Amino acid sequence: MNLKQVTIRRLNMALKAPFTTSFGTFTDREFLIIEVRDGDGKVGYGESVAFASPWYNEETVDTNVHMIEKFLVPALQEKPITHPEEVSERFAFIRRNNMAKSAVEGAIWDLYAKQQNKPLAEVLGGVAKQIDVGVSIGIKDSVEDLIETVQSHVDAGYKRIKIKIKPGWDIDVLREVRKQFPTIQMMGDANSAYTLEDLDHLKQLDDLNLTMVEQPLEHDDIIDHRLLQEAMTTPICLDESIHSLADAKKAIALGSCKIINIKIGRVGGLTEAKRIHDYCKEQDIPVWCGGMLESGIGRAHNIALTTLPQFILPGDTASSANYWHKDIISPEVVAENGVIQVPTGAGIGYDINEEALEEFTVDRSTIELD
Ligand SMILES: O=C(O)CCC(=O)C1=CC=C[C@@H](O)[C@@H]1C(=O)O
Ligand SMILES: [Mg+2]
Repeated sequence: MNLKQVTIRRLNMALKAPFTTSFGTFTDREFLIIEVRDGDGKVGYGESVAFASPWYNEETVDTNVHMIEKFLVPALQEKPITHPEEVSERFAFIRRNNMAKSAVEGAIWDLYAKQQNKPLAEVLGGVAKQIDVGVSIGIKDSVEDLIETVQSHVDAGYKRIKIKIKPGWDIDVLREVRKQFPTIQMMGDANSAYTLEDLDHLKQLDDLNLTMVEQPLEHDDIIDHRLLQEAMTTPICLDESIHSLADAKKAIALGSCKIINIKIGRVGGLTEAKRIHDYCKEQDIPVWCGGMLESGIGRAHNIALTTLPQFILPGDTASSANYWHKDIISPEVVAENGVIQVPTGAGIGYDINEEALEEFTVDRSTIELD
């Protein structure tokens, strides 16, 4: 692939609206964009979804910079990369640090697709020409505020509404939303806010006709989720617990979930995400693509992955304008009536808005590969 240079950009983008989960509230997003250049000047782009603090997993923007500079780029320099599928194997000696790995690997996948002059979706084996998407709504200050937000997204045609829940903001709130919107595809995401002691409380979700409840229990649990799934009819979807194909196999074998949320960064990159997808297809487990408040570059990678056939449930990849005053890609991601047309251009299929990328870049470093 004639890789010549890696650039690490640290960006900060203000969110249009605060986003609150059971962990806390975000008003802006700090993240990394990785650029990988080849000898012909082609550039592949990847995005790390790590947050500034280690609340979602053990990684942060700062740990990512350290891992990329000190371990991942040197690993690329050991011997030439001829295909992006080699990258996850090259990084396998490093434990976890999946978001750092994913950002570099994703840039190499994008570059490879551009070298082949094919869409990233095509080189990944994708089949869909358009994808259905939903939207994720953070915890709001009042039920009225939530209902108003749900109404706006339903009016926009999003195919599924994901509502953040936590103790004290769950059953009654979801019951009110269900009363106002009896037919919408609706789910709750708990981000590990509950324990098995809440089992009887959580069983009340079964009356609300949810498509799933996402990650109700501990972030690294598979055993207790099995006990909870046995007690509930609502399908459990695992997010934070699934870091690899091995985790997915354990969760499916134990019956700990009936749905898996695949996030490229959480599992270490597109190659592992494909492996999980393929296994879930064999096991008849529906998957969807979760979001991590990405910029347009991460969003573009999510769109390409979502074209694979087992992505049968709407994911979190809503329009750029749902998050950002201005995105760093052109055109921006637009979901028309909850549907995104998969780009047909080479690689991620979106151009970079260079002016916006510069505007939001707060730091950068470049490493020559030879
Ligand atoms: O990008 C999106 O719109 C999804 C945002 C979202 O729901 C999440 C982002 C990051 C961590 C979590 O709070 C949550 C999730 O678990 O999916
Ligand atoms: Mg989640």
